[in-house]
Amino acid sequence: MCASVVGVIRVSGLSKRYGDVLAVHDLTFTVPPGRVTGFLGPNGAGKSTTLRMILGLNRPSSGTATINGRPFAHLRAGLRHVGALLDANDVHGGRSAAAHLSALARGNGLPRRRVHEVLAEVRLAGVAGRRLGGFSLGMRQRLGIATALLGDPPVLLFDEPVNGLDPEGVRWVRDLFRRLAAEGRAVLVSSHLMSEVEHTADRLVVIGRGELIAEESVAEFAARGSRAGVSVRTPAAAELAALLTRAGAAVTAEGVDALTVTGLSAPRVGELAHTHGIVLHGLATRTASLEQAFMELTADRADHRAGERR
Ligand SMILES: Nc1ncnc2c1ncn2[C@@H]1O[C@H](COP(=O)(O)OP(=O)(O)OP(=O)(O)O)[C@@H](O)[C@H]1O
Repeated sequence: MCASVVGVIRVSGLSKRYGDVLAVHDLTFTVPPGRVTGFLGPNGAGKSTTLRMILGLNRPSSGTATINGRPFAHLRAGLRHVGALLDANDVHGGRSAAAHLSALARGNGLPRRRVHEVLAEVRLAGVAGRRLGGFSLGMRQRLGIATALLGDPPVLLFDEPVNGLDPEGVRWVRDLFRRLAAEGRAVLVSSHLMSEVEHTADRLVVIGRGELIAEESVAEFAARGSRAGVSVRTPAAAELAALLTRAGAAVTAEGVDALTVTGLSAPRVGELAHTHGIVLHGLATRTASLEQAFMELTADRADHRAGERR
């Protein structure tokens, strides 16, 4: 694989309407080179529709999506410019893995050696001659990733790539995405689960009901959660709660001997307790989990009735 490649995706004012359903609404974001960008949203948020528009498979109702400055339709030998895993099951079951990749390599003017290279990369070299009909979902995901890598492209899109992978496979795919980004590629990984991208992504694009909710670093996103604060454990919980409230903090009792405090730092809580002779059994800064922040921000935009009118 080439050592340094630079890719970028720009989505600008992108919208898609299916009859009465506004699947994607005025979406603008960038997928920069050298980073793994997590593309998150609840089911039905519009992630797949957006990816399909970036790849020229769906025509936008308005707005644009470009890959290194050009719409997908203007790129020749597409696999050299962008690689994508959309639906791992979208393969001909009667073909072998090698035959499937060879046909794509021929169609895109790619050297045949790439077939062997990508099969080795995704650890499917040992089953290259086996029919895809007998592949597990995890093996199909690996093949889909091999397909995306075939043209050694600077831009990569993966839709729910960890589906069907075992824990070792999940670790492998995370390392792979990081390496691909470190080579300068723009890597976009979509999921409806924060846990699937939080260990891989450097930055997040979060959508709900087709609209942008956030585009920022993982750390910035985590800071939005309301559960950030200080956890304190003490046998004098009521006394400390009154003291901290007087000092301007918001305090919530968590059982008989624990409090959650916002508005004061952990060192300040410790100092105040010490000054007033209150014994502490525990004191810790708590950051909001990414999952928590994600749930809070998308709660009112989750579409549990996919396909309903908006
Ligand atoms: N071809 C289509 N015709 C009509 N409505 C569609 C079509 N494709 C998608 N939609 C609707 O557009 C909305 C967004 O769907 P999309 O599949 O892009 O969401 P998603 O975020 O990828 O969801 P999931 O995580 O469930 O795959 C949904 O309400 C869906 O029902």
